[in-house]
Amino acid sequence: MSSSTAANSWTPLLSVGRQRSVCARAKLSGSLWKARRRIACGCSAPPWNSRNGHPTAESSTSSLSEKLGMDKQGIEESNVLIECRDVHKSFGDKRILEGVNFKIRHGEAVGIIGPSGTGKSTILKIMAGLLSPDKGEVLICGKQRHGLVSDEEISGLRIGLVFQSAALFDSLTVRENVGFLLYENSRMPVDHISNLVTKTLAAVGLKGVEDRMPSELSGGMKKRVALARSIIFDETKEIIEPEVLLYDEPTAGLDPIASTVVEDLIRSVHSTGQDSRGHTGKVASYVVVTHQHSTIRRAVDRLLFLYEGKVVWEGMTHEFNTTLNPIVRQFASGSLDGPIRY
Ligand SMILES: Nc1ncnc2c1ncn2[C@@H]1O[C@H](COP(=O)(O)OP(=O)(O)OP(=O)(O)O)[C@@H](O)[C@H]1O
Repeated sequence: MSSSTAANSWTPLLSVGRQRSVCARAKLSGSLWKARRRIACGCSAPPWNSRNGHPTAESSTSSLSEKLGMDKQGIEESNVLIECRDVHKSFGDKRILEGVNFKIRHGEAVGIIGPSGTGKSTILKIMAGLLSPDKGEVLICGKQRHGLVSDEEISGLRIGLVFQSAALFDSLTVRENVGFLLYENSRMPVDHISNLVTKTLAAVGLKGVEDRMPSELSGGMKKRVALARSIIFDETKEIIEPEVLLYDEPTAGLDPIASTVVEDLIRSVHSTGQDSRGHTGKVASYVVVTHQHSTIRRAVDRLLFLYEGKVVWEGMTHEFNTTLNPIVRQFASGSLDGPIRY
């Protein structure tokens, strides 16, 4: 992949301030410079898995608030990090999203599934602020976002997007790819960044690859490098922002064992409530778009099923194989018979 392709498909947190040689080598496009994702938010709440405000027939889990006898509605609302409300999106005369509604709460591990071409990547890009909806709203911690994410937006909630292609800069080494944001943005000394890159790579199971070029890595290694890039952070910052990571098919094209490694990495970064260096509270929630059953089972707790422009089913992961919803049943079984037509 060329660096310009990477620029279009990877959206690191960037500053337009200091530009070092890494940037020059990557020949970054203007759009990349604008693709900063710092969004105002003051949300902070203990992690839990709770349900969307839209009822589903198959919910069996009782929320923490119910167990504690607290005001469920109020607490759930304060936990919402991202909400898509009646989101519509067309490309030309092709209508892709036609009224998508869901909420992502603090602490959730959510999967978005559905047939190919149904708009899963599109909704991720809308959540990340790379695409704007034609109609409807995206609320970040209750505040409506207008248009695309820009450099002017205030720090608060980091929304990271890890694309299915891994989208590394071909002309940069692994070290430069992983440390990219820090080399560009941070006040950390270069050797400090280098050490942090090494530690973060070790956290995703990669050692001794810092000086390799992306072309020298396997597909699974590239995905892990992309994952390392998404979890590295600036140690000099006093406040660690809550972060939502969005993964677009992180296990696509990987063998079953490599998939398991990536699934467990995604889960562990989140479930321990720690980043790669053991600091707490970094990855607040994540959303995974996937077709892989293993990823559904292993990496997420709640599922949203997108079909014909809408969320047609949502439920906990264990309900995926038992639901009577005919669309989900057909999808889960891979049958040619059913409401989904190709
Ligand atoms: N920038 C764009 N311009 C025109 N059409 C687009 C654009 N982005 C996506 N599309 C179209 O929108 C539809 C939905 O694409 P999207 O990638 O969101 O689907 P998906 O559900 O993620 O698919 P898959 O599971 O195959 O990855 C597709 O028909 C795609 O061709």
